[in-house]
Amino acid sequence: MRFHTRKWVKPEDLNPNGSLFGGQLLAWIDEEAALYTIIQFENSKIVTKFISEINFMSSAVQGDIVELGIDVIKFGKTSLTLKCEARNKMTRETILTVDNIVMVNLGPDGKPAPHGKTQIEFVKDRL
Ligand SMILES: CC(=O)SCCNC(=O)CCNC(=O)[C@H](O)C(C)(C)COP(=O)(O)OP(=O)(O)OC[C@H]1O[C@@H](n2cnc3c(N)ncnc32)[C@H](O)[C@@H]1OP(=O)(O)O
Repeated sequence: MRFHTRKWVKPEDLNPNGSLFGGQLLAWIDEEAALYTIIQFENSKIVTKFISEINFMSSAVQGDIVELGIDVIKFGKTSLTLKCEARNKMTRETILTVDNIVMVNLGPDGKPAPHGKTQIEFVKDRL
């Protein structure tokens, strides 16, 4: 799994108990999955279709650095299935895992469209 993004837990990211708000972490993960998919599909018109069980395993507090990792489970015809982990950058403790996030490629009409991709591509190899 590659950890692409780091987030610094700020006061506005906390819940009333003073730990990282789960909804904030899910928003970060959804954006991470969307960006990953846009880069893979070379198309910015994509949507999140499905997110499987979410396992919150530990918490984070203000000042922690959280890193977000993404891995590809499979390339479908119009979809890409990802898995995700959020962990504490300094301790490597897992904060959350999501086993399946299904992202769908859309055509100009807003309907699912084949993306034509079968494997992970790296932008540097396209240049
Ligand atoms: C990044 C964001 O924040 S996006 C905002 C939040 N997301 C949204 O608003 C999406 C709203 N949903 C939609 O617009 C529609 O449901 C669509 C366009 C995503 C899909 O429409 P559908 O009629 O379900 O499309 P369709 O049945 O062709 O499925 C498309 C792909 O999704 C997969 N899929 C559909 N439903 C599911 C599901 N419940 N679980 C897993 N995969 C699914 C299909 O297997 C298919 O993949 P494949 O072509 O690789 O085999």
